[in-house]
Amino acid sequence: MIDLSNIVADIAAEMAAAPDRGEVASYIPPLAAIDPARFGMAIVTSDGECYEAGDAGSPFSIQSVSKVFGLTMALGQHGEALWRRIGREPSGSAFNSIVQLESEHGIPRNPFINAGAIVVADLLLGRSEPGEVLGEVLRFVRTLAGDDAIFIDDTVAEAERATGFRNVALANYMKAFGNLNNSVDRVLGVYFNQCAIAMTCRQLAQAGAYLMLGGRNPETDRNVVSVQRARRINALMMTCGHYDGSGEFAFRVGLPAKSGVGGGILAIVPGTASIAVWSPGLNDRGNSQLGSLALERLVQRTGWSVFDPPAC
Ligand SMILES: NC(=O)CC[C@H](N)C(=O)O
Repeated sequence: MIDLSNIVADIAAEMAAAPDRGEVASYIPPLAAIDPARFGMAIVTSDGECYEAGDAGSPFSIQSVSKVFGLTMALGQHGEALWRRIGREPSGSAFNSIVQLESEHGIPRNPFINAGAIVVADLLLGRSEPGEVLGEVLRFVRTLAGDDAIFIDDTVAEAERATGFRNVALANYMKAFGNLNNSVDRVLGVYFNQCAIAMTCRQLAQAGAYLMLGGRNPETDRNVVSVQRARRINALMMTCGHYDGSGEFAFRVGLPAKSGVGGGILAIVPGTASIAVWSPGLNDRGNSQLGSLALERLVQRTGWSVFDPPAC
C-alpha cells in the first residue's frame, strides 16, 4: 500500500534540504524576484483525494504549463485541422528557438514550444478580441480546477510584453510564412497573458485531472475531451513537454508532463494521479530543477512511471 501522505511529506523535506536548486528565470523580471527556496507539491488521485506539502497553496506563474490548456481548447474548436499548422514531433531545440522555422516553412514542430503555442493562440483568437479569448481561457482553467480565484498576473504579463523580443520574432517569422491569421500584436496579447496565469499546485493538479481520467473533469463530472484526445495530449506532453529536455525527463521520470519557466510542472499518471510541483530554480533546459527531482523520487517510491509494470 502506497502511503502518499508520507511520501509527499518526505519528498518536500528532501527538497527543502537540496543544495542545488537551479537558476530562477531572469529574462522575465518579476520571475527573477521569486525566492528559489520555495517548493510545493500537490497530488490529486483518481479517487478524489489531494495530498500536498510545502508551498502547495502559493500561487506561481504557470507560464508554459498553460500551453496544455490552450491546446485543449484549440483542439475543441478546430479539431484535427489544427495539425495542418503545427507539428507533433519533439524539437530537440530550446523552447524559444527559431532555427527550425526557416527550413520547415513556419510550421512549428509541436504545440508546446513557444512557436507552437503562438499558433495555438492565433487559432483561439479566430475573429474574436484578445480580451474575450483570455476571458474564455481563464474561465476554462477555473472550471477545470473548480476554483474562481485563479487569476492572470498583470505585472508578469506586462513584463513579458516588455521583454518578449524572441516571441515577437517568432510570431513575425511565422506571420511571414502565412501561419498566423491575426496581427502579431493581437496574437501575443493572448499568448503573454495566458503565460501569466497564476495558480497554486493544488489548483494546477486539480485542473490537470481530466488528463488522468480519460478526458473527464471530476469537478463537473463532464468530459472536457474524448478518451482519444486525452491520450494524445498526454503523448505530446511525454514527447515534447520539456522541450530539449523531454528525453531526459522521460528517462528519469517517465510521465507525460509539461513544464514552465515559472518552475511549475504538471505531470499525469494516467488512471491514477494528476501532480503539480513547483520550485522556481531551473536547469539548463529551462525546466524546474527540483520539480524534476521530486517527480523522479515520487515515481521511484510509487512505481508510477508509465514504463513501470502495473502494480500487482
Ligand atoms: N518555457 C516557458 O515557460 C516559456 C514561457 C514564456 N512566457 C516565454 O514565452 O518565454
